[in-house]
Amino acid sequence: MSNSTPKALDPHSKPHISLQRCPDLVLISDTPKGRGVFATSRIPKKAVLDVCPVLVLGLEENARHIEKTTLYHYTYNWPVTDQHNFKHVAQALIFGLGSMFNHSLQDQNVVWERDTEKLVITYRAARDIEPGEELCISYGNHLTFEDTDALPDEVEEEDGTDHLSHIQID
Ligand SMILES: C[S@@+](CC[C@H](N)C(=O)[O-])C[C@H]1O[C@@H](n2cnc3c(N)ncnc32)[C@H](O)[C@@H]1O
Repeated sequence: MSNSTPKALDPHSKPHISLQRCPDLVLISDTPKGRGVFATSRIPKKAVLDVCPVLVLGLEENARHIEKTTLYHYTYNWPVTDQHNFKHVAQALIFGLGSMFNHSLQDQNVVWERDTEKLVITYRAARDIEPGEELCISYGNHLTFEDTDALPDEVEEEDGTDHLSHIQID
């Protein structure tokens, strides 16, 4: 075994993104929505829940490959500008808890903010969250699954044209 110390650098000497995850969260596997994130203690409004790195997918890569896989259900809108200055909506994979927040329109208690330069999304409590509550974002109105939280008058008539290849979190 070598006695030399592993190479280290002063992390503050480099441009960096501070990471933060609220410790009062658990992942529960067997909910009607699959896995979901729940609070174990009271979480105050505006508290940071997670800072999640993002992987932006190429437009063609997404259409040719990702949309045909399970990852289709884990991609989110991400605005990009191409070399001609045209704006597009690409898809992005979100690492960390960002991909585990389920959807609820009426019980949304999580808000998020994109940083398109640093490629992270920060999730915060939209209001005070009580122990035992599920943490939910809104995916928008065009869902690719049956919403277990939907009130009867929220169920939309499906004619197939509303299906999007991504989760809409705008
Ligand atoms: C980004 S994943 C969220 C984590 C997911 N529950 C899991 O177990 O990996 C999105 C998927 O969660 C499920 N989901 C999220 N919100 C839901 C809801 N309100 N009703 C039913 N299923 C939901 C759907 O299967 C959807 O495709």
